[in-house]
Amino acid sequence: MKEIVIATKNAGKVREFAAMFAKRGIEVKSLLDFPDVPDVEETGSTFVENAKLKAEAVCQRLQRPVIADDSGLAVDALGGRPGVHSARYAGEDKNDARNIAKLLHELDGVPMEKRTARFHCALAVAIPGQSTAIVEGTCDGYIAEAPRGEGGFGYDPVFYLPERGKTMAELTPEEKNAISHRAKALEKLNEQWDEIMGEKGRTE
Ligand SMILES: O=c1[nH]c(=O)c2ncn([C@@H]3O[C@H](COP(=O)(O)OP(=O)(O)OP(=O)(O)O)[C@@H](O)[C@H]3O)c2[nH]1
Ligand SMILES: [Mg+2]
Repeated sequence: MKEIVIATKNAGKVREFAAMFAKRGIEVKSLLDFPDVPDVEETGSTFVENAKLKAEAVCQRLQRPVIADDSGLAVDALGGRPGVHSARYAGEDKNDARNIAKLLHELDGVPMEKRTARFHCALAVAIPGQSTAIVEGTCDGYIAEAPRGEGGFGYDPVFYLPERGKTMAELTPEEKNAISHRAKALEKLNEQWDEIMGEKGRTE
């Protein structure tokens, strides 16, 4: 396989997938390269359901192998919110800075030891004529009291990794791509690659 489509318009995800697939010599295309593909409504109640919805709709449309990523942040003190609503937490128009401001406001006064959180990533792999495969990854951390760092995207500036003494946004792209929820899901996909991709993995 020389090329794979990631069913996303999120440029941050595209960057990370491109870096991670480059190691396999596979070029990443995204929905930014296929502007005619309509948006898929994320009506599922779990990351897995939404990843499947996105992968299957885009695979159906393009008739080629497609990976979709549904991901987000679950904060324990907020009963798992923002969860599947992470992208649009502060409103329909998707704004990382406003999402972070809302999250910090909701956690106002919550002490550090109770600010535990976890990033989730579900990847769905849809291939024409096959059943959809799912892999998942998570990454544990804490929600910092103020944003720090310029890297990554989304909530990375407030996702604090105690073992590194840094937020996810203070890591280099290589460091993030070695430990993130997305990296862990991709590691699992890598382990199952031949089984999931079958002939497609070897010949296309
Ligand atoms: O700090 C972060 N570091 C990450 O590594 C990360 N991964 C996901 N997220 C958050 O979760 C939403 C996903 O929602 P989501 O899976 O629906 O994606 P999206 O709507 O942005 O794009 P698409 O793939 O659906 O087109 C994103 O927008 C972010 O807010 C992250 N935040
Ligand atoms: Mg989305």
